[in-house]
Amino acid sequence: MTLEEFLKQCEQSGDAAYAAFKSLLEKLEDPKTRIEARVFLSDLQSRVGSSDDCFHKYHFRIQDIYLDRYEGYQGRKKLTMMVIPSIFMPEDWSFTFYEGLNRHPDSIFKEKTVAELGCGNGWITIAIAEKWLPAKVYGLDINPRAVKVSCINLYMNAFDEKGQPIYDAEKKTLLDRVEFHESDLLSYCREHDIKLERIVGCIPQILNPNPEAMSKMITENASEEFLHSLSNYCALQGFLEDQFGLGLIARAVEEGIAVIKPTGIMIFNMGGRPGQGVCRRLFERRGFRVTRLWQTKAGDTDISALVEIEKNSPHRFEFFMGLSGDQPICARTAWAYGKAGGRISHGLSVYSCQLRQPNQVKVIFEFLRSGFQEISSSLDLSFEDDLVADEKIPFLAYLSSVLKENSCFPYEPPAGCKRFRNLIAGFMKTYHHIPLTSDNVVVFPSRTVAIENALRLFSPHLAIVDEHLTRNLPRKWLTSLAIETAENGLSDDVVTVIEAPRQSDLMIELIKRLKPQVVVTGIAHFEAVTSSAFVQLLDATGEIGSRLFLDISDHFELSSLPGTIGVLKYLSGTPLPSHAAIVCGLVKNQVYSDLEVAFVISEEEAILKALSKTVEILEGNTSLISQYYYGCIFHELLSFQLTDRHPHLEIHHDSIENAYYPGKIVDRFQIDNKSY
Ligand SMILES: C[S@@+](CC[C@H](N)C(=O)[O-])C[C@H]1O[C@@H](n2cnc3c(N)ncnc32)[C@H](O)[C@@H]1O
Ligand code: MET
Repeated sequence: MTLEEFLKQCEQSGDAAYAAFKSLLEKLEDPKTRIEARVFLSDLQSRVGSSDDCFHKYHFRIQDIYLDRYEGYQGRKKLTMMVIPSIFMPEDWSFTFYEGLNRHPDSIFKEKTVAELGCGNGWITIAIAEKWLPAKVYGLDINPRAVKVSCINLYMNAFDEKGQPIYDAEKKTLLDRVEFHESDLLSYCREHDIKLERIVGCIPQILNPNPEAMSKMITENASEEFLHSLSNYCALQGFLEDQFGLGLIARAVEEGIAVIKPTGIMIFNMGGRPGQGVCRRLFERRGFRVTRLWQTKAGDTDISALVEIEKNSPHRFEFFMGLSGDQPICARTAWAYGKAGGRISHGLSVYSCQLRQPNQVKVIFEFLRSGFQEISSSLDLSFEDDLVADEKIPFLAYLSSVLKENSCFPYEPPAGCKRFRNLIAGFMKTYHHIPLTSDNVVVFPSRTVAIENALRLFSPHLAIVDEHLTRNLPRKWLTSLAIETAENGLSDDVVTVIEAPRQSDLMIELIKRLKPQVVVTGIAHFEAVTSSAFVQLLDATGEIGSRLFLDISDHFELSSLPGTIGVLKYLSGTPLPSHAAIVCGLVKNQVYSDLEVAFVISEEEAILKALSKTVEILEGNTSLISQYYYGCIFHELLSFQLTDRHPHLEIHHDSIENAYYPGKIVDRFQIDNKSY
């Protein structure tokens, strides 16, 4: 076909021009006809130029896009790109987006596997390949014509005007680095099991004012008008963010979470119409950290859909009068102002985001996808405090994996979840060097319940309980005056409790005088670091054949660098005598100040068995969710503990404050990760 014949066909209609270029693409794809076809394109460009006239007359335009205007420019000065009316014509949105990509502080695409969502005529995909030499860039678009035009643009830039290949610094051509595919967001990558390191996109953010339009089949034979509308409008996506027009981006982000590698980065160009906070929140509530790379203002498309949203909700969008205005006006006002000939604009920002705990967030979303989508609208993985995030996200991931595998919670023995008891034993072994197994541990809903059960188990005629621990015991145990007659034999269910101060010398004096059958006490702070108070209590109770329950809750830290507790230090070298048991209530998590679980440790099998019987008979099992919560904290602490690097885990007091909660583990994990 001659140039004139070609132009004649293009002149007929947009569809005819598309058909002409499609045949030309076939020639470009065939190495035998490629040179001739590429030269033909050059001739076409010089014959008709890039003017608006050409676009209107011949339904295409070939124009140069200058790359040397952008931050950190290197490599080719310009790319040559064609466009047809049924696809997106690069404008402010594209240029802001590309500028944003260039503003990223690192060379983020080098050797990476990248996807561009909504590649349009492909210029950004090609520019990424040209400037950063990625391993591969997939340019994806739902509009079949956009994909074909992108392919033509790929050949146009991979070969020079004479049809000769253009090699980059690594002796590769653009053909080696770029692929274009028809794809609804990331469906192509999902179907081909492609794992991405970068996902970038500038995709529509306004609901199509005509919802039926979006239910049409998307084929290359659809009307030009419909195909072009795919650049500016989207349909409802079933996400919370639909109410701001951001449903398509929300879906892109969630699809991205599934296919992105753990350290991957996503970059989106976002119209600031819903307000900065709403835009950021879309990412943050899905577990991302967000940085704004670049911001400009842009003019607008038909915003009537946003006016409709304002009608039905208290939300107000953010527009400006003119390009330089800074006083926001709502969509309704902007629409009216625009109709009356005024120019309106809105902010346009490029956001870069990265998952904070990628593997865990991926597990959470994988679970939600398996039939729990409705939960995702209330999902909030945004945390101001990193320590809270470091604790809650692993828990949600664990819960997700449990719920995904089991339709109901499993039955666990009354002594507590086996895994949880193993983790407690593991923590005691690793962090406090106390050789325990899960069989040494019985779990209770709280330390109060643990203490009450212990007292019920032994039904002592007289027990001495430290005054901090008596608060929740049955009143009648505290008010009975039966001490004198204790030896005369009272009915079995009466327990007499004497309150004692939490100070070992006073406690020991009372033990010696009153000879209780059971002693329950904590350790005063000033006595906690050494083991001498504990040893004296052991001796005093041992001598009179009394049981000792020692509560260490106030000193027990859920930390990667726990402070020294004298009792635990003692137990690392000496077995716990059979008349003694350790009680520990766990409350020091970051998130739920009232979520308690407790455990009792003993070396005596009979006591452990009897205690778990009391759970069965008296108080009921400990909620599995609470055990899972603390189980996760122990698991994290155990997973990231670096025993070989920190053989002496006992730390000096001045560092306790800085090393308090599990958040610290993550820092250490990251440091460690780098050296693997
Ligand atoms: C504003 S254009 C951006 C084009 C190009 N990146 C640029 O900046 O010039 C948005 C593109 O997203 C595409 N798009 C819309 N919905 C899509 C979807 N669900 N999946 C993939 N692409 C989509 C449109 O066809 C359009 O080409
Ligand atoms: N012009 C469209 C808008 O204002 C955007 C095109 S790029 C997604 O939403």
